[in-house]
Amino acid sequence: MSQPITASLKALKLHLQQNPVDIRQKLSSETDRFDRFNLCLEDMLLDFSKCALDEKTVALLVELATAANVEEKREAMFAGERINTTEDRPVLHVALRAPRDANFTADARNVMADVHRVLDSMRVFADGIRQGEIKGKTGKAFTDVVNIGIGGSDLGPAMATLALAPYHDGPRLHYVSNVDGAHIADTIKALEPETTLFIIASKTFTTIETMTNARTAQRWIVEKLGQDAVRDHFCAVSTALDKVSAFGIDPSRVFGFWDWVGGRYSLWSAIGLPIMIAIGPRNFEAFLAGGHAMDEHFRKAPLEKNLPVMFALLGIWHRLICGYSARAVIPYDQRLSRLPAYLQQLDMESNGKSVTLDGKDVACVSGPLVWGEPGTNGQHAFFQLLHQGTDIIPVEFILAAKGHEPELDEHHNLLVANCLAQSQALARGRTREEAEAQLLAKGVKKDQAKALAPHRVFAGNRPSMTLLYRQLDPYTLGRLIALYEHRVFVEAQIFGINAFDQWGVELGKELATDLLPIVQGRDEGSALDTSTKGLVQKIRDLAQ
Ligand SMILES: O=P(O)(O)OC[C@H]1O[C@](O)(CO)[C@@H](O)[C@@H]1O
Repeated sequence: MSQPITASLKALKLHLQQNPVDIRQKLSSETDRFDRFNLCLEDMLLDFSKCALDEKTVALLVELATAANVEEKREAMFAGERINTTEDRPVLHVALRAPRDANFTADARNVMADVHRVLDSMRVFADGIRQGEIKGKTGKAFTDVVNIGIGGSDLGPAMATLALAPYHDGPRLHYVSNVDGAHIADTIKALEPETTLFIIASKTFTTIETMTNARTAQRWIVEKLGQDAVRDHFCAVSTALDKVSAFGIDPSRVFGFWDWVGGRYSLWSAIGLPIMIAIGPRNFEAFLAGGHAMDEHFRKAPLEKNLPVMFALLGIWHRLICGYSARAVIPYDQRLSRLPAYLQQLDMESNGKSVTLDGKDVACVSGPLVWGEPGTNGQHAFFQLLHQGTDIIPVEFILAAKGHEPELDEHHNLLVANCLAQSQALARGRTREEAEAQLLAKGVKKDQAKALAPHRVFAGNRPSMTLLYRQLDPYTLGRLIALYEHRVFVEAQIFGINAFDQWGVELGKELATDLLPIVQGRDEGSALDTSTKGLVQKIRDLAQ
């Protein structure tokens, strides 16, 4: 870790020690606190007034970003430098959502013509499917589209398709990812082969889950409609065009993308084809425009007014200075129910590392545990721990001011009231005196109230942020996703790690390949460790 970063972190820790902030007390004494601790971009607002910090904290955090050369690193990414050093690749997912006349270069070549050539071909294909001009082998329009992919070839499209349900006006979308046969079996059971199109989405076109599911889908179509139906009922999204061709997919139905697009950053590329089929090209373009708007803001806004930078610095404050090991993402929006899962890959596959860019052990902890579920459901599941548990877990609430069902406004009012109440309860808590007084006011006897009070105390002083916007439309979803992408990038610069490789997924894959013949009974596996050997034997016994 560089000396400036070390010094900056030290100053932040000292500031925390010397100036501990009591959120509860600040919220009641500082009536202008909301105005002082929020950031806006258009209708999007990040309220961080319920975090335990003051203006000096913010100033020191901005100094940390400067010490970490965040602006220079950001420019290197946008300039197409090979910042993914272990794979020797540029990182240019920002180009995927840029306008046709933009200039992003990879290997000294402007990539925008390629990007928009693919986008144009996606648009023609999606319109053909949506308007019933592109049909199945028996001449029927497609009513169902099944995306087969995993990780970044699934989580992003699946999350965005659900998030933008109010904008669906095309075929029904289904997502199959797990190699567990249940996933594809339960999906195709409800479908008609004649009206089903499969998208095989895989950057590498080698991922065992995706290829296994793809072959099963292919068998299903061939059995029902004949070998020559594959051409009509399959298309592919990949960078590995040779492997796609070997699988038997017609080249005219292959949508490519490039090595400078990381899997978990790829939903803006042809990996987003299922989203475009579901919501139409115009809405998909609005989604891209939202991402681009956030890119422009990230690129131009001064650090202290920069939403992704400040969002990252607050994450660093909680992770490196306050010492919180996890963060909870709680969208108060049922249609964002897959957002936490998507962010788990985006954040934890990017920053879950312990080696720095120059190959040394990290000098600090790195990416936090990211988890979450939508509110209000979380309140009936794990909020107990958030309020009264022994661990403090910063919460990121995500909330739209407007829902999509005006006739159900009362529902939305309840959603909003609960979201605000939870962040208020986390901050304010309830003292023992308040707990006892409340019990007495309910007629509980004094000695019983004294005995019960400790159980009803809320420590409070638990930090949360609230990300607010007008309504979850394609443009806003684009801004939201790009905001989180850039937040991960900025945190990585401070951790000093490469956010864009994922070597940690390799060992499990290698061991699974070695174990497969043993599980299949083709190899005794004499060299297995005692645990795996015992489990393999028990599985054989139970499966008899
Ligand atoms: O799109 P592919 O190449 O099938 O990879 C799927 C996923 O597997 C990983 O390589 C490892 O989880 C992810 O980074 C990627 O999104």
